[in-house]
Amino acid sequence: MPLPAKVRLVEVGPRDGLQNEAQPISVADKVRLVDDLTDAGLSYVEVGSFVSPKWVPQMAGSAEVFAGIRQQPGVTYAALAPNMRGFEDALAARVKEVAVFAAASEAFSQRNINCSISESLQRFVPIMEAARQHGVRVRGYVSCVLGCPYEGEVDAAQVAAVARELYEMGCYEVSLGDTIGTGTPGATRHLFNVVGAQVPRPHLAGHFHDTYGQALANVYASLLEGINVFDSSVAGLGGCPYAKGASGNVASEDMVYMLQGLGIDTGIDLERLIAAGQRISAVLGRATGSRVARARNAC
Ligand SMILES: CC(C)(COP(=O)([O-])OP(=O)([O-])OC[C@H]1O[C@@H](n2cnc3c(N)ncnc32)[C@H](O)[C@@H]1OP(=O)([O-])[O-])[C@@H](O)C(=O)NCCC(=O)NCCSC(=O)C[C@@](C)(O)CC(=O)[O-]
Repeated sequence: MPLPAKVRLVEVGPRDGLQNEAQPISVADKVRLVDDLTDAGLSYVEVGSFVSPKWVPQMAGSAEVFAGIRQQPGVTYAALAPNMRGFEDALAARVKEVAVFAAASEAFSQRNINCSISESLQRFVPIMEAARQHGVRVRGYVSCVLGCPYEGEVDAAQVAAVARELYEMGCYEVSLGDTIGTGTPGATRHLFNVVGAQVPRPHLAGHFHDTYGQALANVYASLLEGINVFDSSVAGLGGCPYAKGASGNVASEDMVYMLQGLGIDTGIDLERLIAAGQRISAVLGRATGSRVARARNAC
């Protein structure tokens, strides 16, 4: 397939990136990060999660973060909601878009949200119904699409079945998560071929972690399969609390650099994005995970 002229980036740094941090990060620092990202031109930012603070303590202040950000027109500010309690909390925080998250592996589903895949899908049904009533858009995630930390290999047909259920229940887009970053470009192409037969490709997105250094290659493989929405994380922040050893998402800066090199428009100002990544890396007290930012800083 020819490369797309445009790609939409879903910035997941403030949520997927920060959820794994053990050190406290203030609401002010989170707000500043979200505002920096939208100032850099990101049109979609996942701001936080309405999940149990016992399970993911770092996301406890998500309502305050939503209250503090400078919401810009044309930008989507989203949050994760695993159940009706999370959806209602999101609604109270005036969130206009939520994401529900399922997994392609039973063991990961149990560890992440304490229920089976089928129970999780049933939990999402009332969320979809309430979301329709309140005009809230719902995005879906499937985790462990190219490998599971507990079960190993995951069948693409199983990913397709879960993705299809999410799509059919009303998720306008389903993001396929390579949670532990074990996927390679051939496996990624195979995955999108199998899932693309069940869910139209314009409704699929790629979510690649860089644990094995394959993320950008997997993005490129996905582009060749007609996928043009990708999740990424500024400064390569992150990991998953329920996938030990998983490193961050592909860095947003590296994505933008590669896409610009391919002549693909993202609408993002790379220099401002690098500055946003530098600021949050300083807050966290460590070097950025973006190779592009590191190279630019060395110049
Ligand atoms: C789903 C639950 C809540 C089930 O957790 P549970 O313990 O089975 O829930 P429960 O219904 O039995 O309730 C237990 C307690 O939690 C409370 N509770 C119940 N729901 C909520 C809520 N929404 N917000 C706040 N509190 C909540 C509830 O009120 C109760 O409080 P208590 O009576 O004990 O004081 C829990 O497992 C959970 O929060 N899991 C979240 C895990 C998570 O956030 N993981 C990271 C995101 S997924 C990810 O990163 C992957 C992704 C998307 O990026 C893609 C990829 O890379 O793969």
